[in-house]
Amino acid sequence: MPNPVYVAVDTTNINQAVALATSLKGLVGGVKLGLEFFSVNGPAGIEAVAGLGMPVFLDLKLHDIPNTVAGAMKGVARLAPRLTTIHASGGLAMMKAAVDMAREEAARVGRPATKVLAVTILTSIDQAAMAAIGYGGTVLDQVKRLADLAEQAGIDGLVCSPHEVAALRAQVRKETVLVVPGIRPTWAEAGDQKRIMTPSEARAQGADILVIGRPITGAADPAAAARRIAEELGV
Ligand SMILES: O=C(O)c1cc(=O)[nH]c(=O)n1[C@@H]1O[C@H](COP(=O)(O)O)[C@@H](O)[C@H]1O
Repeated sequence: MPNPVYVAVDTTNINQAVALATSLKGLVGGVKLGLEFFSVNGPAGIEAVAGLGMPVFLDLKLHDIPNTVAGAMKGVARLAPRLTTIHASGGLAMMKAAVDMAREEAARVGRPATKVLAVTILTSIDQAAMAAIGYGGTVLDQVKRLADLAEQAGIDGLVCSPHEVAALRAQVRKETVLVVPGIRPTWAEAGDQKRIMTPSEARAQGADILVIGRPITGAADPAAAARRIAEELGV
């Protein structure tokens, strides 16, 4: 089994990101770069990390009107990250616009098409936080509803917490990639994450990819932490 862990490198410092990714090569399956990194280092920063030869997940969680999201996705498609994200709550038309642009632009520039993932309900949101933003029902019901909409839009995968992954595995197409953050080994702190599980538990629930940040990046020895997780997963 290939290593399912993408390490979330959440920093604005490109030298730190490159050094960290280099030290984790072979110990994780890929590197996730997000808004924090992109807002400072932009496309050149993404190319620099991609140049290390590890799969890159560009997590921008796009959420705007369809035309604006399609415009942003055009730039993302040219960078050809392995995976990228949009928010499912942007709606069906927005998700369709994003997916169509990702495929069209990749074909136009002759690069591999990025897999577009729809984020359902963030792992930092619990039932009370969801009620406060005006969503009725349970987190699980809302995640399932957004997953259904995302599949109608033709997305390649979904991001959900480990607590919904088994239900989504039973609901969605078998090709749909299920990406799960909110992962905490027993020896790591939860921090701001609410809906969490250990790496092995999340895999057992049906997660294809595990996104893990601070348990690795915040460890005194990130390579040792990544190795420990790989050993726990048996990869
Ligand atoms: O799309 C994501 O990757 C994501 C979705 C979500 O619901 N929750 C979530 O934590 N993430 C990302 O996953 C990473 C988790 O990092 P840690 O909490 O440090 O393990 C961060 O980069 C988040 O931006």
